[in-house]
Amino acid sequence: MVGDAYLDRLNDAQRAAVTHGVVNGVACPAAPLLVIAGAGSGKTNTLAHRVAHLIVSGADPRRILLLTFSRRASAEMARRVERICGVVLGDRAGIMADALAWSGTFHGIGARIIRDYAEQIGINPAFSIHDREDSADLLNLMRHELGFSKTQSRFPAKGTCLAIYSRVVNSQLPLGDVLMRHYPWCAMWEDQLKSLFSTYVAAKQAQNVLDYDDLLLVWAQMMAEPVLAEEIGARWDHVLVDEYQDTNRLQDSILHGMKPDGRGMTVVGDDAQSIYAFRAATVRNILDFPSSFPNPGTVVTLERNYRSSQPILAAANAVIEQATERFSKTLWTDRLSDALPRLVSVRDDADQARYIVERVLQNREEGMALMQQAVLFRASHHSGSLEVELTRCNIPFVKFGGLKFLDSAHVKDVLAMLRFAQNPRDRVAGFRILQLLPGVGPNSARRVLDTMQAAPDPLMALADMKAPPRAGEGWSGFVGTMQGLRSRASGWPAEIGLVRHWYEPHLERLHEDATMRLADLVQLEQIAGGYPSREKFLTELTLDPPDATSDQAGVPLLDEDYLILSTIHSAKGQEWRSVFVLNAVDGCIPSDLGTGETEEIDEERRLLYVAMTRAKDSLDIMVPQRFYVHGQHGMGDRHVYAARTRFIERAMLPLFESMAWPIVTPEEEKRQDGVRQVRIDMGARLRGMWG
Ligand SMILES: Nc1ncnc2c1ncn2[C@@H]1O[C@H](COP(=O)(O)OP(=O)(O)OP(=O)(O)O)[C@@H](O)[C@H]1O
Repeated sequence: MVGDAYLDRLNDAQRAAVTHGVVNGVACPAAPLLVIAGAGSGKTNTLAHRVAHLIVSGADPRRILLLTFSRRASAEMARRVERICGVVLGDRAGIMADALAWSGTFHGIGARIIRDYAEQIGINPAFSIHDREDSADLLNLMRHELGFSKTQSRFPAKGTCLAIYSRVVNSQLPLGDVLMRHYPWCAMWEDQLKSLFSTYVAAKQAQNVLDYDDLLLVWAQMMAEPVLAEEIGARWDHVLVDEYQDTNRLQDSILHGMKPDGRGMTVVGDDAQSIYAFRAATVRNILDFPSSFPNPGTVVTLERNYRSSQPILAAANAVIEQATERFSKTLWTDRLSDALPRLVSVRDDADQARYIVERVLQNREEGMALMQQAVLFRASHHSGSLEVELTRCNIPFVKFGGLKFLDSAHVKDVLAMLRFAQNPRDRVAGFRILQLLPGVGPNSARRVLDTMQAAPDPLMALADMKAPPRAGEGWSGFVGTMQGLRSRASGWPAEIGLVRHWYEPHLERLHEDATMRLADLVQLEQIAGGYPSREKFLTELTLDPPDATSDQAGVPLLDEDYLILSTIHSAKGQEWRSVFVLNAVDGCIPSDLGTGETEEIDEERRLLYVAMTRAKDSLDIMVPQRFYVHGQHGMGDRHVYAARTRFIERAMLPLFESMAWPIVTPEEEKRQDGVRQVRIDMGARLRGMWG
């Protein structure tokens, strides 16, 4: 057709997906279409072309519903659609793209629909929407009101209650099932949780608020009503869904409710990249899509990868091939290269960080900007050592997914305690610490600090001081710890353990995700061990903090160059020339949490796959021989000897260049041998001192 030259830029499979349902240049709502788009196969590009092509072929943009995973993705899609339409429509493209008014996330669109139909469904259209934090606070209030916070054994914290509630809503499973499968340690509270949730729902209704999950739940409930479902479904001729592999049951029921026969529906996704099960997403949605309508859907598979070099792709393919259930597709590329992905064995976390710094700088020397390189990890706290090493070497970085390690509140708290012990006149540190204590507010804190300030020996004054009026039992623990730090009896780095011990109950009280944060503190202790003294540790970190304006830590100015640090989850949809994957060992990938059922293991495998497929030219998978774990199951903190992740099996090793780092030169080896040959009978020497 004249004017659709943009189609020439697509490969055959992409073009088939883009033109599906367009007959003789006219767009019609056609049979449901599933586009299985492998990593780097141009999924975003294809979806944007499809929307543009539908518009150019006469579809009314106001009657297109485009559902994306994030607001950013939706804006990006609109921009691309306008650009592609521009080729054909010229100036009119802007008007058409603007008319694409129903483009957004499921939650965003849900809110609009609910407002439109509010009166009909007995909701006050002036409802307000609670974000996760508001919801957790409200749940907490209900939890207190019902007296659950005072129970003998610990009732789940507000964050856990919200997670359970959300999982029940999104997975559409009974509470008992969700508890048994995902929160077995809360199963004993089933009855109380049920009444908590029903009180919570009543409170939301009384206050005229909807929470995040309600936006989907109410929409889904509306779609269960055939008359409403038909009316709402009829508002759109085309419904397109991106990242379909990360949708949950509720979202799926909304789609099926609106388009029971699937006509006009397009979903795009990659089952191999489904990594959001913890938010109740289910890979079954995509696996079952073609057979979920009265007439089977059309499936188009995009298998040509434009991103990664052939050796990187071969390794990633090998990893995903072991998945138990998936649409069969094998990605290919014509981007030939001799560089195999590296499997780098290092001694520990510290060497892992040093290796990455060395390699990142080397890449930069060779012309690869920092921004074209990324370090990916399973959990936010895995990058602790690396962040310190990067800071030491003046390499700017931006971290996505989780706060920067040294900027997070709990790490700051522990550092503030150490600093306060180090310099009891440091009011900033003191103010922060004192207010952590229950019953100590800004006024009492100020009085304590004033008294300390006036005394010749402030810590002594603290020990002698009467506890502030409302300070509870936390006071004596605090004073005791400060005295312990003052006496320096335990020595460095044990002192930081002392602080952690004191801080742990506060951490649990203050933060719902205490376990994750505790892991950060253990990490901090590890880092501290690398410094000879408390003073040195604090000075180095203070003089050269990772980010001077930590509170506003955001993306630096665009003209600055910086390295990307990201959790694998936050790396979704992105690509870099060089990618490093941290801690590719059992216990990290798969994480401890994920070592259970096959489904969970498969999800962890897909995470590694997502990480690997972000790389264009260079991929380094790091395998530390030992790493530090925070004690679970009463085993205490310990170094564990790590095994290479089970997802890279022995048979796959030829796909990698295996190397050990640091590379020991023959001279060094000789020197080390020399050191090893010195033999001292220390026992005899010590005995000899007295005999
Ligand atoms: N037909 C094409 N010709 C050349 N390059 C293409 C084509 N289609 C896509 N690309 C390029 O391939 C790369 C990957 O595209 P895109 O980011 O859309 O992939 P994706 O399928 O969304 O990836 P993932 O699912 O792994 O995040 C981009 O750099 C894009 O410009």
